[in-house]
Amino acid sequence: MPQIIMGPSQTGALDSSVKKQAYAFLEKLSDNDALPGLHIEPINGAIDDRVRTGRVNDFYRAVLFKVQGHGAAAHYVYLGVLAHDEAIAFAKKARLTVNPVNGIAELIIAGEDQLAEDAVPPLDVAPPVAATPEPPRELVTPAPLPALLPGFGIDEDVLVKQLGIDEALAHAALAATSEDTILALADKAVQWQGLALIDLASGTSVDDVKTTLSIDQRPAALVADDGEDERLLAALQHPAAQMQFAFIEDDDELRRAIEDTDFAAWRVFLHPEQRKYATATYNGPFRLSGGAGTGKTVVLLHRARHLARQNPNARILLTTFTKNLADAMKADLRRLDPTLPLARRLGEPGVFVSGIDAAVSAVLRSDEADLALDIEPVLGSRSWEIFTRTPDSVWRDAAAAVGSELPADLRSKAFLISEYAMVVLPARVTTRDAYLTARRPGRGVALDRKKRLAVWSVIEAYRSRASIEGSIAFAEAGAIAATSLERRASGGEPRVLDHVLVDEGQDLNPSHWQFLRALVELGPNDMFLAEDSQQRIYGQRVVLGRYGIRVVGRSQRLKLNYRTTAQTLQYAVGVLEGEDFIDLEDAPETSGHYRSARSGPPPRVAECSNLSEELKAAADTVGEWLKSGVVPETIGILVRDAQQAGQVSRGLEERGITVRVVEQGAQREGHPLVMTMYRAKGMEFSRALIFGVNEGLVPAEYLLKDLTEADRADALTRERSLLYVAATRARDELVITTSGRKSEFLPAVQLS
Ligand SMILES: Nc1ncnc2c1ncn2[C@@H]1O[C@H](COP(=O)(O)OP(=O)(O)OP(=O)(O)O)[C@@H](O)[C@H]1O
Repeated sequence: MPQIIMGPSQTGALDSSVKKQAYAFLEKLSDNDALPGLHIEPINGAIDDRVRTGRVNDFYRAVLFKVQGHGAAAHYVYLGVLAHDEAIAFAKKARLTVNPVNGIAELIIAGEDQLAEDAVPPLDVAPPVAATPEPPRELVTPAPLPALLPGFGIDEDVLVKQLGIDEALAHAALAATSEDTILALADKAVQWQGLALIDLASGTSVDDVKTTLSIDQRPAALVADDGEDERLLAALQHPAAQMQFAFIEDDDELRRAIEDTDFAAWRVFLHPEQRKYATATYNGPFRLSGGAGTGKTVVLLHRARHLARQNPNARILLTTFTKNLADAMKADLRRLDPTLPLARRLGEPGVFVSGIDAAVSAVLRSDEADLALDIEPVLGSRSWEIFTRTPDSVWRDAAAAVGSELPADLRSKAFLISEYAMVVLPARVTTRDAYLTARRPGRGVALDRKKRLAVWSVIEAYRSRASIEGSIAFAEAGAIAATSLERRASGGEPRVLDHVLVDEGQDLNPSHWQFLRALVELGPNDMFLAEDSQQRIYGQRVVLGRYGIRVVGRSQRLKLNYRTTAQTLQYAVGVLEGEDFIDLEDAPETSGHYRSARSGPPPRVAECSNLSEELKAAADTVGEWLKSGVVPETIGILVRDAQQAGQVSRGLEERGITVRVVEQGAQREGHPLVMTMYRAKGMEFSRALIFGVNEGLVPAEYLLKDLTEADRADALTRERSLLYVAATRARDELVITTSGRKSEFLPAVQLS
């Protein structure tokens, strides 16, 4: 049966009936390409004699390449559906070739290549410097800027002979003096060539570019003299070609690719690096880091599918910190592959997708009979009946009972919660003596014996109160569940799972990690962890090695941002400037080589003098977006807290903009969405407006009171990360509004 290969789509917006017909056409084609109704025809005067068009209906034709190869069945590379005349004109100038240097398949459109005049912006020049007094105009000669790539030691030989970049493109790229020009060239280039240029322009070495794009991986068919079509088929399967060409496996996949109105490229076209991380076998825990929008979640989803397909009996957990994100991942996993078996219970075959605390609860429920056995080593002797969650406010009451023995900063809820989660629970400290000698790595504040005694009194008061109430905290639940799993494993029971996949790992606490570690046996593909230390907005910094998760030598970083434009990315990274980030392996994290291939308007900051003016600025911006046809629910208005969400929503409503405040699980259609920056984590919007980025709110002043120096520094880092998370939600455009004094976190960069 003929094989369909989805190529880079040339189709504009089609109405759903045409999409259905396109699917019907391809379905028939993949069944039998000799059917007369398909009208598969070559085109006279085409530059590539493999090109064909086929009849979708009286008005529309599909554009395809027929690649026969040695096999009985042909391959059809599908480029999309166009109106009849357009389809013929387009088909005449399309060419499918194999790059002679590296064997990657490339789609070239004659006359529309990267060097068409409108593709290249005017030569980059330094802005004229206005001297005082201004000299006559004709005397101001713009100073030429140095070319970017030669500055990194790149020349024509590297680009053309070593990498295989088109010669004319290479010349233009070598003359480019700014990243904007490189972006504009990349936009019109064959995709892998554009990405290679962007990488090089950000200082990535030639060897790294080759590895990242698998350019040194020559397809086998290139070596054997197998004929042109076989070479092309091998070239289409090159990892770099698979960013644009996907072999469709079955009719369901075909239907989704054609019919889904929100067909998302991530489901079929992976970057070679993403594909590698999704499918490789690792001999133990693997850590994937990467800035916001680099596709960490996409890799996790593909990896979950890959593992489940490899072994349909595999028991897989895909988890993350919040329930909202877990729900979103579940929905995306269904969209990726509706046939994938989702486990209904933790430990059943298939993929179980859930928030981490729900997974913990599932284990505790399965342990009910022996709960007392597992509570004791974690919390000491206490009531083992658990009815409810301990509210954080109990810390305040417990500290009050200890009185002035402790300085205010050590009595703060923030200090006590983190001391408990980072020191007491993971080390299973249940007695005063154990606490007096407990190791407290990374806690930032030293405690002498007297202070330790006082802190322990608070902890005892807290535990005693919780015991009376029959409540436990989330972090305690994680530690108890981990204890239960370890006890069962040491009693000879098999581990609950085969694979654990984690998103947003930077937000998890030590008990979570102990719990996850205890779910799977040490071994190949046991744990796959995605994280971005720059997006840690909950909890404390954790070092995995302390909790039995040894990643050593198995970590990689994704650097290409798929979501955000280069302009927004640069601005968002500016928010983090001056801050140091440490990853889960206790090593410094940098934003180096983090880049985007997309271009857009620079972010805009509207500084207003008061709230009413700011609401008007926000209403005007959102109003303009709506007027220009932006789909309402792809607009996100992000605020610092829930109270502000209500205020902004009412304020916008009064100014004629109806919005919806997002609460957990609510269906929101037809209106722009208002939500907290926390809630926006992991989400994305075509247009994002961050409201109220003011002194006192960002960072939130009330969170910084009475903290130890170390806790304050960490709280500030999290607040900065929160703004970074918010800024990186914007796909196409970012607007920030402020009133009164603007936040010190806003970078002082030139925005126009
Ligand atoms: N190979 C790809 N092709 C097309 N789009 C992609 C690809 N990989 C990722 N994307 C898109 O980029 C965006 C960001 O992806 P994803 O959410 O996986 O990134 P992330 O690293 O998890 O981001 P964050 O850390 O901000 O949550 C999504 O819209 C996703 O669909």
